[in-house]
Amino acid sequence: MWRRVASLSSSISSSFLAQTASRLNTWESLTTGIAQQAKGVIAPKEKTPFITFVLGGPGSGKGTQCIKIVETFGFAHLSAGDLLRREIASKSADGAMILNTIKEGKIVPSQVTVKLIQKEMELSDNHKFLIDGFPRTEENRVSFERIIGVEPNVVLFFDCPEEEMVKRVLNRNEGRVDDNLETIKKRLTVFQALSLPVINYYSERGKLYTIKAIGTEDEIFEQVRPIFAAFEQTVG
Ligand SMILES: Nc1ncnc2c1ncn2[C@@H]1O[C@H](COP(=O)(O)OP(=O)(O)O)[C@@H](O)[C@H]1O
Ligand SMILES: Nc1ccn([C@@H]2O[C@H](COP(=O)(O)OP(=O)(O)O)[C@@H](O)[C@H]2O)c(=O)n1
Ligand SMILES: [Mg+2]
Repeated sequence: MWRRVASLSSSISSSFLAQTASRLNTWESLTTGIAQQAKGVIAPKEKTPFITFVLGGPGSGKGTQCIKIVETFGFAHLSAGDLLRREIASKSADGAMILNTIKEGKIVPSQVTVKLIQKEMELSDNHKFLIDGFPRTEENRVSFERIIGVEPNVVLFFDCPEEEMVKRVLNRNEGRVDDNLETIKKRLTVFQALSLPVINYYSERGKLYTIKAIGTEDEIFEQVRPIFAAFEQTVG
């Protein structure tokens, strides 16, 4: 009995000591870190990025709702479409290809789009990101995970009837080359064929929040608000 107790006590003491030592090390580094931060010696620890993908068909209200989320919860809004349009305007090497792709309502090669998103994330001093209109395809999704190396925390899907999306896009008046009936039809086909499977992917992983995107902008935002309110404590 003694031997068993002795062997138990020796195994308890060695594993207990090991655990205590590692906790002490953690505590020491933490308190040193806090003490040094107080003195302004070391930069505050990098915060883990909190990433929300914002999905939905053309005209479903993604951009409109992103503005409200930014105003209310302080996220950085990265619109994939805006980043691509900025690339066109800058007359970069990819600009002509991107313009033709957008005119056709097709999806730009993921490497191009992901690199633009990555650069914006690196330049941002925010750790909370709304990535609007991305991923639109399985290739988009896989490229983001491979290049940026993280998965989203939340995926929003603004679910809107097609006739409402067409009406909104045709009334958008932003002078966009892809806001015309011919292109919107192509974009809706792309959305059904390539983007809905990505939405289902996140639904199967329990990360999807589907918002009924019909009603006033404020009514729709009242469905969005509680989603982010629930994360406020932990995300900061
Ligand atoms: N709830 C709504 N009801 C009516 N029009 C809307 C609503 N939300 C957005 N819109 C308008 O519809 C158009 C498309 O909205 P937008 O946010 O650009 O959608 P997306 O980014 O999904 O294409 C814009 O002109 C916008 O002002
Ligand atoms: N991930 C993305 C997002 C947009 N795009 C292109 O950019 C166009 C406009 O995207 P957008 O998000 O601004 O369009 P809306 O849904 O806001 O109308 C798309 O129709 C695609 O041609 C892309 O190729 N890949
Ligand atoms: Mg948009």
